[in-house]
Amino acid sequence: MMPSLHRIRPRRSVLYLPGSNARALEKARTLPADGLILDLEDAVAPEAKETAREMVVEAVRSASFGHREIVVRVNGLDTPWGSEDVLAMAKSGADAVLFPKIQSPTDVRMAVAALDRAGAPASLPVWIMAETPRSILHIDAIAASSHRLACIVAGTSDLTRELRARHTASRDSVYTALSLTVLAARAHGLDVLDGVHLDLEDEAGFTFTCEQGRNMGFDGKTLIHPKQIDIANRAFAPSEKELAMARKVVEAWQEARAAGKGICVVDNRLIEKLHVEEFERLLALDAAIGRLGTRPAAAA
Ligand SMILES: CC(C)(COP(=O)(O)OP(=O)(O)OC[C@H]1O[C@@H](n2cnc3c(N)ncnc32)[C@H](O)[C@@H]1OP(=O)(O)O)[C@@H](O)C(=O)NCCC(=O)NCCSC(=O)C[C@H](O)C(=O)O
Ligand SMILES: [Mg+2]
Repeated sequence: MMPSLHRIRPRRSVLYLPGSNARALEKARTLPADGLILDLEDAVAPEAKETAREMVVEAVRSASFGHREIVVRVNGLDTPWGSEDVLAMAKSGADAVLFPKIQSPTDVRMAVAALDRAGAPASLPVWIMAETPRSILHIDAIAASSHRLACIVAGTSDLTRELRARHTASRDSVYTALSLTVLAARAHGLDVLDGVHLDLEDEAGFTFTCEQGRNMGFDGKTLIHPKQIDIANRAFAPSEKELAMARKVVEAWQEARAAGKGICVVDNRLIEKLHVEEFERLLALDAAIGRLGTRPAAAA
């Protein structure tokens, strides 16, 4: 399913921060991330849940995060905090609400119903975490379950734990699950973000997983530290080489169509309409990144 080009929103880098961390909430306003996930779930200790909720509502209401997309991850509706979180976030002005540990289409419908009961605008997008074995086994039905769904976020930490698998450099233990998640997202016109890389000192490994995620089709990566933003911004943006080819292809295609042809050849490569559409998407993504003003130096 091809997204409409005018709807493209860069989500190369989406940074988690604990909702209870005042310094991180402040710092995030200055970082070149495309999006921020203000977390009320796993990054917040049980005794700090209420305070974190208040801090996040205040931060979101301040509307001081500029171009960054603001997503709040609430606690699960089966926890003591989930319903209050939804109530607090429904009218906060957040760009989306992220529900963790979604396991079935029913879970999605319950999340949407909770937002509706809380008086959230009908247009408020819902994001979900795919991070349990059941969520992966039901991911196609989950992705199809509500028109409010906008984005699926892979939760590779929870998934690895639940599988009793190991974190490996090649991510072979979660590769199938990640592929299924991308397939389901694309089948239903949703965006999809890759999971986090936990080793903050492993720049080479992080760069590898960004490239791997980009090659698989992810729109971007979820991050846990500001030092990961630039690498993700570069990996998930179209490269200069791709952009140069895209410009050539679009021009050659216009000439081919004017001559009544349905195919053309650019740099020894056969080009059909389907290729043109993907190159047009890359150009539109690059233009959207340009408007944000966060093009990484090497790709400028
Ligand atoms: C991992 C951290 C706890 C490290 O924090 P810290 O020790 O403060 O790091 P630094 O001293 O290196 O920080 C340098 C400056 O950057 C700011 N900072 C650090 N992290 C963030 C952040 N995430 N957002 C914004 N700003 C950040 C520090 O304040 C320093 O600023 P300055 O004062 O100017 O020097 C920390 O990085 C952290 O808490 N990370 C996020 C953890 C988190 O949210 N985890 C939950 C999400 S991951 C998950 O749950 C995945 C999923 O569900 C799954 O199952 O896979
Ligand atoms: Mg998780």
